[in-house]
Amino acid sequence: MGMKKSEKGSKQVMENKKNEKKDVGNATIGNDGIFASCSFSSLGLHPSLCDELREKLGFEVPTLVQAQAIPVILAGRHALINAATGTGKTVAYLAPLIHHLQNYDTRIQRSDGTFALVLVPTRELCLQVYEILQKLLHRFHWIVPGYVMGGENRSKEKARLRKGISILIATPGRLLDHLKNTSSFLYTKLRWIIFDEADRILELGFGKDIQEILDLLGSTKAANDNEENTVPRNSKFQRQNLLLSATLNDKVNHLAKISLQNPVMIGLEGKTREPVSTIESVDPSESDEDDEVKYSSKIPTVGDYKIPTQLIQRYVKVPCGSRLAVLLSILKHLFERDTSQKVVVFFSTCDAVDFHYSLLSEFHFSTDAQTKEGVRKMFLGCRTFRLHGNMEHEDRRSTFQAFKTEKSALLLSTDVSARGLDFPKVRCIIQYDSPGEATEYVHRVGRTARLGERGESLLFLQPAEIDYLQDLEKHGVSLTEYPLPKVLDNFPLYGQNKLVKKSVFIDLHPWILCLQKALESFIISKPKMDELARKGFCSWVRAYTAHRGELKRIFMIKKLHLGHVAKSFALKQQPSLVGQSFQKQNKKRKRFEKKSGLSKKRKVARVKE
Ligand SMILES: Nc1ncnc2c1ncn2[C@@H]1O[C@H](COP(=O)(O)OP(=O)(O)OP(=O)(O)O)[C@@H](O)[C@H]1O
Repeated sequence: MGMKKSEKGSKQVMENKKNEKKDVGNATIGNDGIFASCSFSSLGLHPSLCDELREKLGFEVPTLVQAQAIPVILAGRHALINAATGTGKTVAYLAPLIHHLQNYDTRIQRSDGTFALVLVPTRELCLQVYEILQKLLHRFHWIVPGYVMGGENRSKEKARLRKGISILIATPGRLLDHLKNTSSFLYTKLRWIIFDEADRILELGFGKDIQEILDLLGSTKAANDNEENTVPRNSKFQRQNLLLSATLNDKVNHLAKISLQNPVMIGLEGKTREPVSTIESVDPSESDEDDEVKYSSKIPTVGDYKIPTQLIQRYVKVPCGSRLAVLLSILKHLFERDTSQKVVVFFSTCDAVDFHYSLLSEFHFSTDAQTKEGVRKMFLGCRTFRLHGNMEHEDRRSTFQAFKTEKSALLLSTDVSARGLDFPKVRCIIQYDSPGEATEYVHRVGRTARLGERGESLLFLQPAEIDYLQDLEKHGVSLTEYPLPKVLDNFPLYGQNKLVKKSVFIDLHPWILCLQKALESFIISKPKMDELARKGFCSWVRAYTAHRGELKRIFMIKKLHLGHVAKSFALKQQPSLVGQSFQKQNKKRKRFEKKSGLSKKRKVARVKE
């Protein structure tokens, strides 16, 4: 069967890895620790499924996390799986489910209802998992994949659930909705519940929903102990729950405690502390000696994060007022250096994404002073996309698909793209607005350097925020400085050339001064852009005040010069109206939160799901 280009690509990466191997314990792994030396069939997977993995996805051998997780899941154990971004966690849980479902003595039917539930934090991840599942089920047409998620038509979803979906991918809010309101949704034979990006689901404020979902499904430890459990259970449909993420936190520990029984921990070597009573130790009689060495059943502590070793991580220190000009300069440099590449830039708010998207789609500029307006070139020549939670559902969907297939493009996004999304060939991640929690940093940079490919990341920090680097260091993440002056010096200087003395201050660099002036004139000349800039400014400041705990000490609103923030939206001045509306909105938000008992995070989550 013919193989798609991307599949050939992944085959190539795999070939490269296979050539550099070393022995670790009883497993042989590549130097980068990504691929295992065994085959999929040696892990116990059905030969047809192994063929499907090879033919439909181009996977010849398992990754290390797949080699560790698949036998454990096949054996029916609950598991908590922690592995770096882009190491193949999705197939690690999908393959064993399919293996079991196709192996039942009597073929499963649609009328049996749902056997497996995969919970994911965002719509895009929902679609991505569904697409992989569809490919893997090509030969097993009697196993029906499906999804339910925020933004989709409820009645159509109800109809699909009525017909029967064997493996269902869902975002938590919509799933809960169907559990409560779709009487034809049959889940009496439910056997697996999988939380992909478990920590994110909880961080987004879905903790209560998850608790309710587990209660309704009768899948908490308490429910299991309860004889009057409403969900029929028998040995054939024994529950098996799985939690997966590249980063773990205390909330995941709590979820693990309430939902996992006697779990196997994968990828948590050296990250454990003493077990608490609610998580049982692995029963030595059930696991062989090697298992006990490889896996631990103790609760993980939040330690060093796993970052792809080949990822080049840098930071750039930029004064607030020059941020925009520096961002544009770096993007120009990246796309001129390599015309065929993909870059993702992360922003803190939807309004900031909209402003920068419109700006980059329309801004023309020339370094030649003589050039007439009419012949000025687009500042950036690449295709630009945007993705955030306030976009129309269909736009979100088409952007996600389009950016996946583009060879050279720029994506401007909020954290809605930070988790789990697998955009092929992304070479660079720019965190223009700080990620806040270190976990978010890890997931954002994880959109590049996937599965051993090369990648670089760049974190923007203002001089007053530089302590954030220490925060990252605490988690074993260290960054080097980006050579910004060198990059800026390479731009031609607006008709002044070598006569201009180079400045040591970024904000006084002639290229930056010239670009900033052009940006400000552009915004002033376009009322629509001016409005977007004001909105962007306002919500950016609001987001800056939302940093919590320790981070409040680093990202201090009091240290911000709002006039400089306005400059970073190419506004010449901070209009007084902006300040007033900001305060009004802030008060309104606080009143609303107090009344409804909602946290900021939960509100954001509702938009993002
Ligand atoms: N065995 C394999 N051989 C070749 N490619 C693979 C294999 N397993 C996974 N991949 C590819 O690796 C990439 C990353 O996989 P996946 O998205 O499952 O990673 P992940 O660990 O879930 O990442 P994240 O933590 O960001 O969600 C995908 O492009 C996938 O197609």
